[in-house]
Amino acid sequence: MKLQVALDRMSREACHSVLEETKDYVDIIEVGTGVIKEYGMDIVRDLRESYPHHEILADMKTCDAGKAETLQALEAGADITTVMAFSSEATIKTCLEAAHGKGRVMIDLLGVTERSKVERLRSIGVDFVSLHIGKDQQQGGGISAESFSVVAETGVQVAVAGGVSLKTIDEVVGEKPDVVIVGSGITKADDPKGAARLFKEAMT
Ligand SMILES: O=C(CO)[C@H](O)[C@H](O)COP(=O)(O)O
Repeated sequence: MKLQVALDRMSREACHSVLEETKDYVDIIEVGTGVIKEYGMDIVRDLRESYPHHEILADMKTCDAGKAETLQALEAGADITTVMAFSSEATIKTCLEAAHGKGRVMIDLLGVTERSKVERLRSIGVDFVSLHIGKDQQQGGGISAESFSVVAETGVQVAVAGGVSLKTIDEVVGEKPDVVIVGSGITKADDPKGAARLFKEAMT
């Protein structure tokens, strides 16, 4: 089980500062969508150079122009790029083809509530998804054990994102996801290093 730190709504300097503190506990560095919108692929190249031994995920949230955006992320140094589940199947297939031999595509299940959708994604070649409760939906609570029913027995690798905290990490880990994504639980903590260590310990 891997720990992915999500760098969202942060300056370049803050991204580096958090990573310097947490790099020993983090497996995957997520360059958040807002950070990409602020700095473009330059921040992906920058973090690739600074952290050559970590996996890097560019949270592109692609929903169209799949080939161009997938290649943009992977050629900048990302190992994984994200595509929205609500995209057309043409877009998703194009992203998978573009990534073949170069990196991986994670399908973001934001808004998906039916397991049949995940089964359909699996049938067109998707093997990696993220169960995601968005920032604006988290007033109703973040990821919990119940969220996992959407991916049960679908055979896909699963990442989970959305308000994972030190209060909920044991419940989340109990569902055995492949990747736990933590944003504000680390980046907004008083002690990001200590928080990352506690998340990692809960996962191992
Ligand atoms: O993809 C994201 C937002 O679109 C975030 O990376 C994800 O939700 C994790 O952040 P947090 O733990 O703060 O909810």
